[in-house]
Amino acid sequence: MLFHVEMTVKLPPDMPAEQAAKIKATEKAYSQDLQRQGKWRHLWRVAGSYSNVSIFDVEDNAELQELVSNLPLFPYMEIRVKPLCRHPSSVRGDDS
Ligand SMILES: O=C(O)CC1=CCC(=O)O1
Repeated sequence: MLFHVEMTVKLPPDMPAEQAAKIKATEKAYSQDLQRQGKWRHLWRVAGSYSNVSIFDVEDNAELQELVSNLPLFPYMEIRVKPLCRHPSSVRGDDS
C-alpha cells in the first residue's frame, strides 16, 4: 500500500543544538535504512520549509503507524497521511 506522508518538523526553540543534531543524525540513519529496504520510496523537501513529502510503500496502516511512530523526530513532528491508489489515466506501467 502506498501512502503520501507530509511531515513538518517543529523542534522546541530551546532544544540544545547538540541534542538536535543527534536526533537529526539518528533520523537520517533510520530513514536511509527504510529507503534501502524500499519501504520509504520517496523523500522530498518542501522548498522553503522544514517539511518533507514522502511516499511509503508498506503492507498496511499498522506497518505505516509502526514505522512513522518510531521516527526519532516523531515527538517533534506534525504528520499528515493520505492513502494512495493508482490513477486510471496514469501512463506508467507501474507506480514508480
Ligand atoms: O528533515 C526532515 O524533513 C525530517 C526527516 C525525515 C527523514 C530525515 O532524514 O529527516
